[in-house]
Amino acid sequence: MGDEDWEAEINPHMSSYVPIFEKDRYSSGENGDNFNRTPTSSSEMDDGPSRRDHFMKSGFASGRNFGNRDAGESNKRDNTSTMGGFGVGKSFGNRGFSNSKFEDGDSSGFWRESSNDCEDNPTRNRGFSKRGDNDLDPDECMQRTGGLFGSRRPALSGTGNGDTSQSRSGSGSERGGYKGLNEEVITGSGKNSWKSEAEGGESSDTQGPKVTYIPPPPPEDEDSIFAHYQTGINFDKYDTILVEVSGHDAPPAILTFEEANLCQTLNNNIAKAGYTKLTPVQKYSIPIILAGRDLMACAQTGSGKTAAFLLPILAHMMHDGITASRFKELQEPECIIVAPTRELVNQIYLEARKFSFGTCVRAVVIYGGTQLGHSIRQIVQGCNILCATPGRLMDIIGKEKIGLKQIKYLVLDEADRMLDMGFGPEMKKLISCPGMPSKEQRQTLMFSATFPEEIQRLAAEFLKSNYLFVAVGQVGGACRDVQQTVLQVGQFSKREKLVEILRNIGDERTMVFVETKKKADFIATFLCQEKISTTSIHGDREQREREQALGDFRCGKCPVLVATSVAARGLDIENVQHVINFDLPSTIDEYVHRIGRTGRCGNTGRAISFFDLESDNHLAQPLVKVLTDAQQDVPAWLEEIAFSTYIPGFSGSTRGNVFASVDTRKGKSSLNTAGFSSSQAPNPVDDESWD
Ligand SMILES: Nc1ncnc2c1ncn2[C@@H]1O[C@H](COP(=O)(O)OP(=O)(O)OP(=O)(O)O)[C@@H](O)[C@H]1O
Repeated sequence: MGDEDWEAEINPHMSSYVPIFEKDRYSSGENGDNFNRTPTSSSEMDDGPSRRDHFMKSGFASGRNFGNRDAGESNKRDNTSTMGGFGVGKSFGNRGFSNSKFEDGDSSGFWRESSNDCEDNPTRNRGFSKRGDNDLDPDECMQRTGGLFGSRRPALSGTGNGDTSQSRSGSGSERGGYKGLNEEVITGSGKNSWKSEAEGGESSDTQGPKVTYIPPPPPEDEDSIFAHYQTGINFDKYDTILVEVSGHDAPPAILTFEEANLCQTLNNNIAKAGYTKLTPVQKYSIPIILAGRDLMACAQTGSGKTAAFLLPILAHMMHDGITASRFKELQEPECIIVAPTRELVNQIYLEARKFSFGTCVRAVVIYGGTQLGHSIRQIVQGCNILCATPGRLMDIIGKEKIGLKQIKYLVLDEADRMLDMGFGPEMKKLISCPGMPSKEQRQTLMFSATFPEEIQRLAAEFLKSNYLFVAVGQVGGACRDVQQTVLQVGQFSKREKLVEILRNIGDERTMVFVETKKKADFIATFLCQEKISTTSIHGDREQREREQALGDFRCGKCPVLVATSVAARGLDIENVQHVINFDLPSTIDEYVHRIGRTGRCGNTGRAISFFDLESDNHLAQPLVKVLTDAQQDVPAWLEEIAFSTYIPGFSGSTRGNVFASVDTRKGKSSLNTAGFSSSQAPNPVDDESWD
């Protein structure tokens, strides 16, 4: 079914839902703030304020820590609890409003090109995607269109107005251009507008709604900070995974946390986090980082990459001392960690906060979709480790709220994503920002579960030439703790099959990945009609809604989360037992990340993928390879398709070389990540939804 068909099918269904949301959303909002008042469920609309209050008080942003919230009402797949826990996408949500407004108001053509809309245009313009309607955040759209329309943006420092929002209100070039990649909505132009927002006041020349969303504060109590889930039965099997380190003079791996010689506070925090044993990527990466070396590390999903970089960085900071303090006008963090999505940087921040508990190191998180003033206020209270999405980071740098001179560590999590066409230009700008220490003077660390060769080559620009490469198991390989099943399901049978599977699954937490934002809304609506408690997350939802959806999923209130690729990478959610690829992604790397939302940290999980003969044949070959490498059953029909759809450069071998593609410095390997080169693959950039 093509995009248009979906649209045709979605709209009539949607229309019956629109009034529920729309009436409330566009009628007078509390405080006149129609745009941030976005009830996400009918029950919320009934008792909106109180429920929102409850929601805000419940420590929503605390990641898995707030898992017990609403436990009593969880696990009921009833329609009322879920009607509208999803689906306020741009078709009838704030963005729909905004988009049309932009189209009317923008004469620059910039917005038309980029917002016309963010779902599909960049992709189609570039002609990469096999499916057009992608989940690109408008934030991201701005970034991506930077590639195409970059010349129309002023330089980074720009006019300084930089308020994200401006770029939405009109042409990026006129209104502060480069800034504003990461905001949801518009405020007025001119420096004063961001100032007033930052100061908590109202912009005098507001041309559109402001982003007023302030995420709930992180938990303060120790139990919540250190809450964790149990490692699974296969945790010890990690020890059997082959690890290869390439590059010169690699320090030896450590086998225990004690060998890392960390300070007592860190050791205490590690113990409180429930870590007793190192994972392979930690065994190798921690000593490398402690030795001051640059690192590119590739290890399977859910195997502890976050702690692998956080712990040694914190150890260094504790040892060397930190400079930033709350008393400084200009905050100069020692470490910047960038990741592609808001939810992921928030998660990394919570980990940083956990491991730095009781130390003088202060971690801060900033990301789009939240009030810029809030980000600034967090920073000025002191910032040693800054976790950020690229757009908001560049905003803040442009506003001179942080200085880069003290940066000693630059971490790119999901590094292949951070360096691809979507974010690569932003990352290049970041490393050439005034004050940013050269690569010789800073330590640069890159982590991901996938590392296509081309991206590795790009990464060299960021890393010292003697960087070390750690490959845990198969580069780009799927986690073996995930039982993978591929079913042949045509487009028109998918919904029926989905319901059948979900009914069998019961209340076990399940992520359902679809390819487009519209479809996410549609499928979530459909599942609710089927009385399956569902919520959704995608780039057209407001940040508040995204966080609520994730919260409802985490705590089990909505055991089904329909998601686009915005949720494919990095998210560490307890008890996700199933991933269903309702639509297969365009690239195999994306597939690996998606199914990695289950089977984490030695736990087992299941992934079921609907393979549509009409649209997924290009994935057959790499899919067979990923299945084979992960010792999964390969359906005969899939193997047949794989052999009949010849992709030049694919070796044909689906077994053998464990490190088929490791360190590109070793020369061209026979296979790259997942079996075909990025140049042959539809570009992952254009199929994902990121911030
Ligand atoms: N040594 C350890 N012992 C116990 N639990 C651990 C250990 N290391 C990490 N974990 C836990 O394992 C889970 C997965 O870790 P993390 O999110 O860092 O994985 P990842 O490798 O970054 O995954 P992805 O590739 O999906 O981003 C987290 O809940 C983390 O707290």
